[in-house]
Amino acid sequence: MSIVIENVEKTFIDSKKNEVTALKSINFTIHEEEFVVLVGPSGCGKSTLLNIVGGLLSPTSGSVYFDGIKENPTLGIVFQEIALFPWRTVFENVVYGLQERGASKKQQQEIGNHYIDMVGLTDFKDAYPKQLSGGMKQRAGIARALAVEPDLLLMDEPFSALDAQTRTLMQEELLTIWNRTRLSTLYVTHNIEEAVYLADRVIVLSRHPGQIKQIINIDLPKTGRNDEKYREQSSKYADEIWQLIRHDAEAALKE
Ligand SMILES: Nc1ncnc2c1ncn2[C@@H]1O[C@H](COP(=O)(O)OP(=O)(O)OP(=O)(O)O)[C@@H](O)[C@H]1O
Repeated sequence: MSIVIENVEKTFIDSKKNEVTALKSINFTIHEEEFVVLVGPSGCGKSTLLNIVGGLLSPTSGSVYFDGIKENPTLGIVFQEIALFPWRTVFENVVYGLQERGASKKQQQEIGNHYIDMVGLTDFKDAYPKQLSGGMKQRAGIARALAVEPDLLLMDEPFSALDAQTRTLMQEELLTIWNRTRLSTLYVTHNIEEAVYLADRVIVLSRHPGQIKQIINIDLPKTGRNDEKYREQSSKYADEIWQLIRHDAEAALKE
C-alpha cells in the first residue's frame, strides 16, 4: 500500500489556552514496501504525525490517502509500552485481532503460529506476559501487529524501553522480519543509528512548528552488512542526520 500525507497540519490548544502548532505543511509519501523513519528532537511532532496517519488523531487540516482513498486500511501498531492482556497467553494475545475479525479457530492457529514462529517465541506461546522479558514482550507485540496482516505497520519508539543490547538484537530481528514481510512501515525513533539501520528513507523533522527539514534516502543494502564499507556509509548518514537535528535538540534541552 502507498500512503500519501498531504498538507497535514495539527494545532493543539495547551493548558493556558494558547494555540500550539505541532505540525505544519507536512507532505510526503510512504511508497509500497517502503520503510520510512521519522526522527527529530523531542516535541517536534513525531508521535502526533504517526497518530494522524493511524487515524488515532484527526489533522486540523490536510489529508492522508491510502492507495488514493481516504478510507482506513488495516493497521498493525506497535507502541513503546506493549499493552498485552495479562490474563491471555502469548498465543491468545497474538490472535486477539484475528478473533475480533471473526477468523476461524483454524485460521487463528495457522496465522498465530506463523507469526509467533517468525518472532522466535515458539517455546513461549503458552506463557503469560508476566513470564516474559521486555524484549519478548515487544516480540509478542510485533507478532500481534503482524497477525492482522496489515496494509501498513506503524511503530512508535518500540524499543526505547529496552536495554541497549536487547535493543540492538531487536533491531536486527525487526529487519529480518521486515525483509520477509516488506510491509509499508512508518517508524518513529529518537535514535539516529536505529533510523539509519532500518530505513529506506529518513524524514527529519524540526520543531516549533514541526516541519519537514529534510528527507534523506538511505542507500544501504538491507542484508549482508558485516563489512567495513557498510559501517563507513551508515556512520556518514548518521552524522548528516545529527547535524540537521543538533541545533533543535539543544534548544529542546533548554526548555
Ligand atoms: N494533546 C495535546 N495537547 C496539547 N499539546 C500537545 C498534545 N499532544 C502533543 N502536544 C504538543 O505537540 C508537540 C508535538 O508533540 P509530540 O508528542 O507529537 O512530539 P514528539 O516528537 O513525538 O515528542 P517526543 O520525541 O518527546 O516523544 C509538542 O509541543 C507537544 O507538547
